Amino acid sequence: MKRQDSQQDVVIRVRDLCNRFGSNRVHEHLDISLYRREILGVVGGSGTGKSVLLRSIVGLHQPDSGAIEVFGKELEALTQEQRSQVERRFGVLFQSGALFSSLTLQENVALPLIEHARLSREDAEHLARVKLALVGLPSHASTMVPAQLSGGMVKRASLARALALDPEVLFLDEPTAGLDPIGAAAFDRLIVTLRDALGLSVFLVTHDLDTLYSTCDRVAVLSEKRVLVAGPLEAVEATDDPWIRDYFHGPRGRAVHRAGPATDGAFE
Ligand SMILES: Nc1ncnc2c1ncn2[C@@H]1O[C@H](COP(=O)(O)OP(=O)(O)OP(=O)(O)O)[C@@H](O)[C@H]1O
Repeated sequence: MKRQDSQQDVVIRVRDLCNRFGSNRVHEHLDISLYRREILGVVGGSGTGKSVLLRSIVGLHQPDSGAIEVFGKELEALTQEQRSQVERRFGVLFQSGALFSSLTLQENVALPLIEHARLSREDAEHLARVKLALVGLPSHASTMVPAQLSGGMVKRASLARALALDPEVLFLDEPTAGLDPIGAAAFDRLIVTLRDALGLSVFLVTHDLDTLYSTCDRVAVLSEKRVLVAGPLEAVEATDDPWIRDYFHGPRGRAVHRAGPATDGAFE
């Protein structure tokens, strides 16, 4: 994807972020930016603080220090009401999916619409069915509860809920974890399609090399408590660092290279 690194194109700018839990220093002087309409893959070894970074940006974790600028506004300078307005422009898909197990898919997706957009239940559920179709779920799934569905369908439903309020930025925490390779490839394609169709900017935390190669415009590698390198995949792959070498050029990395780009396949 072609883009200019101008101030205007930056939707999220994190500067000098520090996070620690007791003596565990997770981030020290971490910098990262997300550009408009890009899919940014955030990778790093287990415990390098990918989820804490995501949670810091979406307002679920209060950083120890540093600046987080969203849509040109410094979060710390905003009132609670202004912050809520900014957060309404985010959609978040957590690893667990976090759907209510006793509610149908359309009731799950309708919840944020009733709560935040103040729609009637009937209108909210109608719009929820549109969102469920948008993520590729068949219409009969709308009235099912999560336990009646496959893992891939539950992921899609969780994505529909993240998209309920028409966000501009989508945060995905390991979206393909637990999916079989065909389901994961289909989900990867869905993310790219939605970015293209809805003009989303996507912050994608993943361990999945296939996802990186098939979806991401840029990749940021977290290591040594900061972003070690961020850029197009070819530039990141070529970085001289032991973790990057093992990750991109180890057996799994080589397998992805051999396989080439993901091909089409039915989901689930
Ligand atoms: N609420 C918390 N209290 C104490 N420590 C925490 C808390 N949340 C995260 N941590 C610690 O912060 C570090 C980073 O955690 P985080 O979940 O962000 O890592 P991660 O890179 O997402 O890991 P993984 O790839 O395994 O999901 C870990 O050492 C973790 O134990």
